Amino acid sequence: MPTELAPAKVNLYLHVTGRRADGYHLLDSLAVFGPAADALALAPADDLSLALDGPFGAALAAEPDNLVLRAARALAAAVGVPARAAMVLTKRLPVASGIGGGSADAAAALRGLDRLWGLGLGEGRLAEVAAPLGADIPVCLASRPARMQGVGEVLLPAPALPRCGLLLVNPGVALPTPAVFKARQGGFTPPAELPAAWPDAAGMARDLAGLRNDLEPPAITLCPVIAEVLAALRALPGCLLARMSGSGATCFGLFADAAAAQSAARLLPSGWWREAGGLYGGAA
Ligand SMILES: C[C@](O)(CO)[C@H](O)COP(=O)(O)OP(=O)(O)OC[C@H]1O[C@@H](n2ccc(N)nc2=O)[C@H](O)[C@@H]1O
Ligand SMILES: Nc1ncnc2c1ncn2[C@@H]1O[C@H](COP(=O)(O)OP(=O)(O)OP(=O)(O)O)[C@@H](O)[C@H]1O
Repeated sequence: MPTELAPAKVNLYLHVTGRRADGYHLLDSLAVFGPAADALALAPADDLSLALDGPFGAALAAEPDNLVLRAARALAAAVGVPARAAMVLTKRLPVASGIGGGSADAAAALRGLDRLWGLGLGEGRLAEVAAPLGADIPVCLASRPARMQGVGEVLLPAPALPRCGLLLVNPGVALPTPAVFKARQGGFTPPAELPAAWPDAAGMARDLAGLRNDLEPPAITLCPVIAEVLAALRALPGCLLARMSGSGATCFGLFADAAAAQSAARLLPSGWWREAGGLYGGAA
């Protein structure tokens, strides 16, 4: 069966730059992808169905409105075709964890159905269908490093990224995105100034250290174990930077390469979900 990968989105920094009249927040964020991914298999069928498996499949079994099905129905309605496909989602990313799992799955569904239904819409038109379904879906469509602005729908080129390693760690507590935005206090942070390229991971970490994730303080208030995860990451050999991704609770450590991230992963306390490797589509 043709399969689409749905890699985790990691926000290397996230500045909340303002707030729209409808309550949505304006962001400036650098999103990268990897090293963990869900997978969505798609086959022709007479109706629309979704089966779940993988370590976090059970966590979504009671979800009445999986984002994959919502994306499929939205695409079918937008182009006026019947929504028909048999899909199997292998859920390896923790749910409600700040690494855009649901958005990556929805994006994988849009890419896979564009192919299965022979629509040939491509990224631009798919992004229009995607935007109302979730702020993170447009960036997940390409799954390429990108600078996100607006409420997530404005995608600008990312600086050229060096070889580096990422270690993702989640303490097993689901954190709903709206609650974290609601708990945020204080004003806004201006957009970052980024270079055109980072020659190495250490230089990238130095620049990122001057930036922040504005959702980290409110997320720690709601879920204090995030502070323990960050402290554990910072204590690992070779960790160049540790920060929370998105609205949490997943945090990432930045390393010189995939091998350094993978060896450090073995030193973390057991019981926390972790995945280590290089950037999706990048050098290891
Ligand atoms: C924090 C990020 O993960 C950064 O990549 C995303 O902006 C969140 O993306 P997402 O999970 O796809 O978010 P959505 O499903 O669109 O929105 C969930 C809720 O988060 C809040 N929200 C989300 C995105 C945004 N730019 N401003 C917001 O205030 C809103 O309360 C919204 O109702
Ligand atoms: N395929 C899916 N995978 C995960 N969550 C889904 C899915 N479909 C629907 N949902 C719902 O969406 C909510 C948010 O899930 P998701 O895992 O995308 O959050 P997140 O990782 O915090 O995302 P983000 O980083 O975009 O804020 C879940 O609590 C769940 O109820």
